[in-house]
Amino acid sequence: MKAVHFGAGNIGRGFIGETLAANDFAITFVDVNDTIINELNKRKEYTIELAAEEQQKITVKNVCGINNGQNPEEVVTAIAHTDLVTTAIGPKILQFIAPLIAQGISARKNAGNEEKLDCIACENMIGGSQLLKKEVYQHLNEDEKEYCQHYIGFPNAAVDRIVPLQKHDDPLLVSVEPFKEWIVDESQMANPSLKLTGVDYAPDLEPYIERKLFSVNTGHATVAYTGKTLGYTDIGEAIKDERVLNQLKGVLQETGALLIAKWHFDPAQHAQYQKKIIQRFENPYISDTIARVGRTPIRKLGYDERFIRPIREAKKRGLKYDKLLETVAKIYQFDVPSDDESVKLQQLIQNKFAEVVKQTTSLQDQDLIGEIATQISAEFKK
Ligand SMILES: NC(=O)C1=CN([C@@H]2O[C@H](COP(=O)(O)OP(=O)(O)OC[C@H]3O[C@@H](n4cnc5c(N)ncnc54)[C@H](O)[C@@H]3O)[C@@H](O)[C@H]2O)C=CC1
Ligand SMILES: O=P(O)(O)OC[C@H]1O[C@](O)(CO)[C@@H](O)[C@@H]1O
Repeated sequence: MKAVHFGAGNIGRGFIGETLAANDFAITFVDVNDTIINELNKRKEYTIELAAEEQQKITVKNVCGINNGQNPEEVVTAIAHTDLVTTAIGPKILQFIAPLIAQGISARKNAGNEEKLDCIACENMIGGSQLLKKEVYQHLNEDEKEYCQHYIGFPNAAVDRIVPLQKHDDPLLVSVEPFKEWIVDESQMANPSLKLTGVDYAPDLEPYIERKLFSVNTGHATVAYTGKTLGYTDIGEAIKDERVLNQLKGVLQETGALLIAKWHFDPAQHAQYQKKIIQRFENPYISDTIARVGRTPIRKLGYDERFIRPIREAKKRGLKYDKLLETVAKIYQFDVPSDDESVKLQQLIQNKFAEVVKQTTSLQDQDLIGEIATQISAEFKK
């Protein structure tokens, strides 16, 4: 079996690669990072290290790489003959790889390849693969779209494993937390007969992606933004501060109430799920930065993202969202010069708060915009 995976970064090598290799796939990583691609081609394998007391090592074999900036035609050929396409590249990058995936699909069609193929976007977002589909379809003609309807699937997925920035002499080595969870929406698959060990398949992904995004990602971001306003740079240090931990627990209380009301998760099981998440954030074997976890703050303020969506949904249901609001206000203070979105946000926030909130969140609800703006004022007075 063959897989083409876009994004040989932290989660790409540290989770997707591990799972595909464990299922006997030969993996072609596609990336613009020349160092990583050259090393993959030279060594044909790399090591994953578990961030835990025993530091277990896993070797991922049978891998190679293509630099899509230099050899796009090789990517097209690889897609023409692959059994699976996956991505872990960042939500905003999907639009840039879509033309290549479209050309690969076109090549499959021209070669008369009628093997069904799924393209799975493993990004931290709701509807990632369906967004990829929309982007890919913009580069297909009507015949190719028709071909896609029959043979190509874009099943949404939720991917959960904390893989921080890596600092090793070996550019391929990746240190990951032991926990991992990958769930794919089975109803959207073109080839449901291709099931991977280590991946769960759900008839409807929405409860699971919301549970993951509003717990792990909302929670982690809360630690980052709260920690940042208190002067921390490291997640592990920040979470030791009671003020950060209490803010995290408060936020998880609110998203938990929403998830239980909306999806009927068992309250006791959800409490255990949250407890485990807090322990994962506290993992002493992981060194993770606030800059990474809080990265691209404007994206994280998005309408369907980890804060605004649960706030909207909680408001609609008459549930509490005060702690979420407090954290959102802290996002507007996230000042990290190496992060372009943070720099832009710091420029924007010089304007009227309500205008900036509207622009960054795409909210139309004037009451909610007002509530966030008021909270930002309070936060800036602290
Ligand atoms: N790191 C983590 O713990 C997790 C990350 N994710 C998601 O996975 C995605 C990737 O995140 P990370 O692996 O952390 O980021 P990363 O920055 O380590 O990896 C992204 C990779 O994409 C490559 N890339 C960027 N633009 C490209 C282009 N135009 N063509 C080809 N390659 C390109 C980069 O060179 C890099 O190697 C994000 O959507 C993130 O939300 C999901 C779950 C966990
Ligand atoms: O990748 P994003 O969306 O910027 O968010 C970073 C998130 O990714 C993770 O590393 C894994 O979901 C979280 O720890 C963190 O919240």
